[in-house]
Amino acid sequence: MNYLSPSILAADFSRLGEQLRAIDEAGAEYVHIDVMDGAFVPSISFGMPLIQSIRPCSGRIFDVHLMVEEPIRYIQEFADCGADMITVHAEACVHLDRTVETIREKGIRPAVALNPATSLSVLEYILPSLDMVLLMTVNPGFGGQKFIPYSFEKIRELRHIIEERGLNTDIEVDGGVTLSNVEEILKAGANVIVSGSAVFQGDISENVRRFRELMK
Ligand SMILES: O=C(CO)[C@@H](O)[C@H](O)COP(=O)(O)O
Repeated sequence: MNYLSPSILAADFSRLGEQLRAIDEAGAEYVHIDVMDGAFVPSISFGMPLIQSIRPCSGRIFDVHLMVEEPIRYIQEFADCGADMITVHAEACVHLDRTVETIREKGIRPAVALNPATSLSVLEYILPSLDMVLLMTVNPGFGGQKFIPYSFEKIRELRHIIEERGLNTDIEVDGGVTLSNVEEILKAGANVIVSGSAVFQGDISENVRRFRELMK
């Protein structure tokens, strides 16, 4: 099953409630929420108060991506404000296993993200504990960047590892995903698609409809 997770980083924050309803009505299954701390990544985005305030605007799955150093410090707070899934970066956690277990204990689906240049080998022992792996296909920190082409090989390799080990882990791809490359990304083995600019620029409902058509 394929899922679309529009990244609200590219939304118009002055009309966030309205835009959330538009992606919801057009059928996007998830809402991708990028939390940036200005330390793990250069930029600062938003945090718990925003998530809490938009929670009543959407019944969709809140897919919270923490681009934050040592996110274990904040898992309880993100659980309290309505996250359904929490993704942490392997590169940002000293104790990755403990962080993943803490997310699971709160009844939230855990995922681990890897930056483009991080090897899949860091997943070797943690993979069976995860619901999803997020492969960054741009360097994290900003929307509107170009998809890094070597990521196709990385997606294929991860899908191969997951199948070989008899697991059922979702592969989410994040960064530079457009209507022009989404089919190739799915073909490589991804099944959760994050897209910011290509959803929120222009006609949001039409963009979601076109993504979903290509993702059937
Ligand atoms: O996490 C990030 C950026 O760090 C992404 O979620 C972007 O927000 C995706 O935006 P587009 O590349 O689709 O514009």
